[in-house]
Amino acid sequence: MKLTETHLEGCFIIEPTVFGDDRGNFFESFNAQKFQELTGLNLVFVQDNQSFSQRGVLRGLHFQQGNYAQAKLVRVIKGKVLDVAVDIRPESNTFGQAFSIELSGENNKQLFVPRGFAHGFSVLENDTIFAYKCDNYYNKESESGIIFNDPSLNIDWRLNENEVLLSDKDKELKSLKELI
Ligand SMILES: Cc1cn([C@H]2C[C@H](O)[C@@H](COP(=O)(O)OP(=O)(O)O[C@H]3O[C@@H](C)C(=O)[C@@H](O)[C@H]3O)O2)c(=O)[nH]c1=O
Repeated sequence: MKLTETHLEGCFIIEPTVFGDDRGNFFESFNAQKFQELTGLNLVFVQDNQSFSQRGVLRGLHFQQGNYAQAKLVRVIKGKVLDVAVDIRPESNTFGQAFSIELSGENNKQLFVPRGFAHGFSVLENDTIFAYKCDNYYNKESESGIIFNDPSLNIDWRLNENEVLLSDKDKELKSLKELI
């Protein structure tokens, strides 16, 4: 298991050790002890989520507010996404900056998105299964988000404009500037 820092403090990439053999492969997708040793974080993941999407789906950028803020450990089981974390911690030197990474069922990379970040992903392949662990429960009333094409973030989602499929909720999201 390997950890690589990103330019956003507290947001990092985790690559599990994959054991391949004639049958295929095996890896520990999560190990609490190793995660704590590697990251120095003492958090407890309390909810596991999974979504299934076709190419063109864009989910995000989402976060929960206040006491319901969530850290997320995200990965792709099958297919491919461009995963994006945006630092919206008001006191941060990198406030308003985004980090993007391709996560796939082939590279098995995971992204740790700390509390205080907005998170989203665009789906680059059909039949993509996305899975993630959260350190706080879902709370509908605390849901918030930033519109995916916020000009101040200037994120290249690697989709054609006419293929982007958003939920009704995500179409109504505001820009970061409007939120603060
Ligand atoms: C996120 C979530 C949704 N739901 C329900 C609400 C709704 O009826 C249905 C679909 O919810 P959404 O449209 O919000 O799903 P989705 O757009 O996939 O939301 C997710 O997007 C990614 C980018 C994240 O980072 C996640 O934290 C989460 O916000 O599932 C839960 O029951 N528990 C949950 O934890």
